[in-house]
Amino acid sequence: MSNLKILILDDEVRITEKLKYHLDKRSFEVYTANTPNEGFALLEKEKPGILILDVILPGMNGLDVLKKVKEDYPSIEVIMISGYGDMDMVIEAMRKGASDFIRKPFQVMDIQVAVERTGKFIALQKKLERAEDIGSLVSRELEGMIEKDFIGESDAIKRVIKIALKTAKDKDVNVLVTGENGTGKEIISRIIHYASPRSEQVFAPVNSSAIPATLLESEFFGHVKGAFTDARDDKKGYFELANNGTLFLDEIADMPFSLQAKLLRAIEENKVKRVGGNKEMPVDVRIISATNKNIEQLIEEGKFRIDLYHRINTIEINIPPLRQRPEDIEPLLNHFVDSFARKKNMEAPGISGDLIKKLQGYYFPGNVRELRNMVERALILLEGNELLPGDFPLKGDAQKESMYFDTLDLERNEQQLIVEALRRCQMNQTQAADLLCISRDALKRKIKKFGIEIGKTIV
Ligand SMILES: Nc1ncnc2c1ncn2[C@@H]1O[C@H](COP(=O)(O)OP(=O)(O)OP(=O)(O)O)[C@@H](O)[C@H]1O
Repeated sequence: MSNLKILILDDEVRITEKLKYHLDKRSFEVYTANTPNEGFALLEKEKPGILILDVILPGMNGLDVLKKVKEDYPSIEVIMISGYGDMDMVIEAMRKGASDFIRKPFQVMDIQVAVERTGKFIALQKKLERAEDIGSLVSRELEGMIEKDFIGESDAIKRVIKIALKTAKDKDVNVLVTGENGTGKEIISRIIHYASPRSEQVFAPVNSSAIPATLLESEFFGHVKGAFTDARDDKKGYFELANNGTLFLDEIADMPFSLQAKLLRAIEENKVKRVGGNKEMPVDVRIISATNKNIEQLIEEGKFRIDLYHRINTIEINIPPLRQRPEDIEPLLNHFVDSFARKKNMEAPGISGDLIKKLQGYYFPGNVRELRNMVERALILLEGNELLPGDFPLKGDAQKESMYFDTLDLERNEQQLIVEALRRCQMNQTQAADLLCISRDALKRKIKKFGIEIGKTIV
């Protein structure tokens, strides 16, 4: 606690000298003043950490000095010295922000204890401030990283990042990420985890469709030795392994119905029971689930439990397919070209404008993953120093029409057709209505019904 600056302001020279003598010996840097004016001059010049202030001073009441000090130098801690029995004054001083008080007559040890206590408090405050600074630096850096890694300039992607970062802050809220294959559901889930207070703990990705049905329960909840033939030892399940962290349930819609009830119970009660065991283990995990399926339809078909759905989708984040955000193609293309070129130790080739146009008109059934794979292939085969449309052969009919349907869901396809028609007509609604063989009013109604945004982008 050495090097802490202390100013003693008391009209009695005898007291200021005695205290200075005592505190100097303890390696504090001590200044003394016997009038408020002297005191203010030293406050301004030395900016001490602690002011020891007598309540009775010539020319200005100690309480008024305290008030002014707290206004002008709020970080200075003030220890008041008061006359015996002056309780009202003590209360008033504490209200005005004094951190401690000592009654006259006092021993120098009383002052020393008060100074040390206040010094510890100042050190703690500094530590907290530093931690806050570091925390905000980390989050700023993290946001920068996220924008670098999760590429996209469309309003839709900016919105996804914004919701993900907001959601991350609440460490317990369960999130459902929806979107077609390859849209980046897993990356956004990792972003939520690493931007959350759970970031120091595990992010445990689990794809239940990859686990044999007979093992599902023991994989999720663990088992005790002897619970079944192969259970030779006690084993922790995913919930216990992800304790304090995040459990990422990929392809949640494929979870067998029988396991859904057990999963629901674990999420609701924050407890799991190992297979064959009878002890309930408390667990603290955030669940992030992902699906490319329409869960509401599965609920109607009796394949997914509605109560589980409500548990897992406190926040739902939908990542739109790449074809609905053509303005993300160019930044993604640049990103993948740069990163693969770096990996392959080659100079990044140029990208022709025609190639960008070609890709912006493509349906991208495999979304961003497909684009990434295309870039990798093109860079391996590249001979010149510019990527051209011919370096990116597109899949069959999709190349000609840039549309095909992977579902026979009439509404989804209707919406898709409208988006496609608008895109082909550069958002001109009259032309798009002609193309769709409907009236302009009918098109307007449908745009409203599906919530299609018309502007520079469609999301
Ligand atoms: N916005 C993006 N910026 C950069 N890379 C992306 C983006 N979106 C997706 N990717 C890349 O695309 C690939 C697929 O992403 P990811 O695995 O997160 O998708 P997914 O939606 O979880 O896919 P699936 O449903 O098939 O599991 C990854 O290599 C990822 O790095």
